[in-house]
Amino acid sequence: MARAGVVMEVGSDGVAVITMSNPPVNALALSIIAGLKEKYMEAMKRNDVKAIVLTGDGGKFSGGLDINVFAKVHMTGDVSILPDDSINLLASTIEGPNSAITLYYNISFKFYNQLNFRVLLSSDANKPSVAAIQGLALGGGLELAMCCHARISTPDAQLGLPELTLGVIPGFGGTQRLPRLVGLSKAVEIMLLSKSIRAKEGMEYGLVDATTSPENLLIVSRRWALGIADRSKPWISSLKRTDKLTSLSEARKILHVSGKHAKKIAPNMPQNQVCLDAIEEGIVFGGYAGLLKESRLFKEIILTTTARSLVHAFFAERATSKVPNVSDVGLKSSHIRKVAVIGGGLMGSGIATALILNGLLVILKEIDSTLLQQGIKTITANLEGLMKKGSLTLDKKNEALTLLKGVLDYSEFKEVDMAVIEKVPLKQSIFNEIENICPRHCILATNTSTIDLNIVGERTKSQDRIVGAHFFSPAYVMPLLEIVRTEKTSPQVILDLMTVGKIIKKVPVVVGNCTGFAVNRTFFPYNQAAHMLLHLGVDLYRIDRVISNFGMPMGPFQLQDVSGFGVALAVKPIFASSFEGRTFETDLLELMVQSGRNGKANGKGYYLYQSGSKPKPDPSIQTVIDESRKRALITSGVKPVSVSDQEIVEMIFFPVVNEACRVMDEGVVVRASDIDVASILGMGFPKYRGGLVFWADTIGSSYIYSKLKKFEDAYGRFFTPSKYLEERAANGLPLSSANSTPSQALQARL
Ligand SMILES: C[C@H](O)CC(=O)SCCNC(=O)CCNC(=O)[C@H](O)C(C)(C)COP(=O)(O)OP(=O)(O)OC[C@H]1O[C@@H](n2cnc3c(N)ncnc32)[C@H](O)[C@@H]1OP(=O)(O)O
Repeated sequence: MARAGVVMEVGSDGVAVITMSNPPVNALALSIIAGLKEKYMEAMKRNDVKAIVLTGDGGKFSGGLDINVFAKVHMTGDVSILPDDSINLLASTIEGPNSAITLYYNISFKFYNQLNFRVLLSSDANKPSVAAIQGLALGGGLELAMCCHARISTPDAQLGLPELTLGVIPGFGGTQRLPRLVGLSKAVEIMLLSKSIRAKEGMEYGLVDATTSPENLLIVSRRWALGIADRSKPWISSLKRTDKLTSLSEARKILHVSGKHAKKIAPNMPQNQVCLDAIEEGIVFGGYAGLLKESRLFKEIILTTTARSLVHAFFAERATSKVPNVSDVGLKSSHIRKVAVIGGGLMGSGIATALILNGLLVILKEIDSTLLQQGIKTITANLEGLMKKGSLTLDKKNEALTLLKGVLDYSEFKEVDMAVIEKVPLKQSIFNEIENICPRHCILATNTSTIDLNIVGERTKSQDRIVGAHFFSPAYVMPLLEIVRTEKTSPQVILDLMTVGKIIKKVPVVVGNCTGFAVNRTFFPYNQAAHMLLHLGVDLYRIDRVISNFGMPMGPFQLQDVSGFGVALAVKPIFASSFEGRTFETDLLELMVQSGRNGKANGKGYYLYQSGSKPKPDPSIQTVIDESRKRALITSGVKPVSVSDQEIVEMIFFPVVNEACRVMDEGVVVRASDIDVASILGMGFPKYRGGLVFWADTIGSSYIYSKLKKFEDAYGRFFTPSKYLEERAANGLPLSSANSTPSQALQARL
């Protein structure tokens, strides 16, 4: 069944199998929900149906409610578009009267009238349902499964309620049924962390009743459903259960502690507390009251800026795989099996780690055995670090290491499908050396953050297969892969590198060739603006605090400490010559290094670092700052500028937005939302703000333009608004309007 829809087949055993189909993940579009209602009503009425099995087509149960519906709500502001089926379909038609009747016993009087109404409605649900789960059951998909009377699954199916990552809460009864099935603590953990678990783990917690192979899934589910119908198996309504719930006081304690923790680690995520409130309502007043509250809160939370931003980020991330003339011209990805990594330094070993972790064979090439051993040691240490964090088992680590081979010459390069050159000098000569050894189809990739790819490849005959693979450090952790193409890079090579990116679980964003490419170029004013503020007399620790409070993982000065000053010093002249007149230059970094400060690497930067404790401000830094201010001709006697926290955010981020405008204007990115994804995954821009350009559009182009003008008047050309920004401000247009606007993109999807 490939077309979207819901079908029902009634077998001679009296089991109606209802199958949802909406490729690729059987998302619950409004039409699917309507189809489910129709088939359920029919099954309930038919005399030849004794029990129901609910399943999904194409090896997947369901990826949850169709998120396009959220986007439509955001576009129109109309929450009535949302399906209101938590009670009518899930509680009444599928789960049945049992759950509603319970209310007579544990609900407060305030719901008495609604209760009678629901009991009346639920009279149709007189047959048991079993969910037959394969592949995944997420969000509304898992919620549908939880309102069935049992869940049979293949062992590796992925189960979870990731709604909070979209800025909403589970809205099909998840806040009520999950605690009743797995207990409150586990349910809170699964929901707040948006953690998906495998079905075999779900069985331990009581979420799944039995696991079986894909071949036997329908057989076992049919038998189970018939067993419930003839009462040889229990007929359990999840909403009715109380056996896994703790005492009220214990429950309140768990919810309170979880709320406090969530507020501390994610202060800008209102959905976390809202989710806990919905759970609490159900614990205090009963599951049905909880459903009502959940439904009401869902309709409120979906309209928040956080939900809008996170839904935008969801689609923006998926849009990166659609690259005109690459992904839409019928090309097929090549089979990439073996990759050569040339250079085993920090980046090379990080890239090799990412590759072997995901099953690719790696040939690590170094110039001598000492460096080679160091590279292998770093890769091993990377894997051990992951083991310590609990994200890798010993078996997986050993398995990964069997895929790694260290070499000192190019003899193995005859068979590689891709060669990645670490950020090393002499790139040109290395490309010349390997282009004749590697097979003709081999991708020649270089991990560089700034160097012009045209120059790297200019002396080779292989310019069509030269591409930039800009990884972010640590390469085996950071999720972004910036794929840099030149005008000569072939679409096949771009597609193949995108595929490798997906294999190693990165989000590949394809960008054009320019100094700094999309990410480093957009963000070069970030550090420079922080330096300008510092040289205008603003306290550096205050700047860091304000920017952290804005939602960045750390402030710009701490970030410089963590990255080390070497790269920043190396790229400084490159940016200065490429973007003449719009950089802010001081001697600060040079002075830092001269005073023995190399950043976190030697324990001394803008902060002092000691293992096991948080970075501490270093009062002795003031002499370095004073000297730098003096050299920048902002003498120490001058009164420091007075800026509000909001102005600090604006003076740091508006120049970044301004550069993003130039990046869009020059077509360095395919679409504005690619900058959103790159800023979130590459720079740690807060996802709940939707990404850099999305955030800027919530502020408005004319406001940003007017502020930059003001800053330009006061502090010079560093702040001069770009033409692109000026035009959009003049016409009252959003910055993202150059390419596909969110509404156009949505229209195309609906
Ligand atoms: C009332 C309820 O409580 C509310 C809800 O249910 S909210 C929805 C909850 N569900 C989710 O958050 C799941 C979101 N989806 C995902 O995490 C991942 O897509 C997945 C794990 C299902 C699959 O991942 P993966 O295999 O890498 O494929 P991925 O590229 O992400 O998705 C494939 C396609 O399915 C689409 N898709 C996935 N889940 C979707 C959903 N719930 N709604 C609409 N489209 C969805 C993606 O947009 C993408 O479309 P495209 O090919 O046109 O770009």
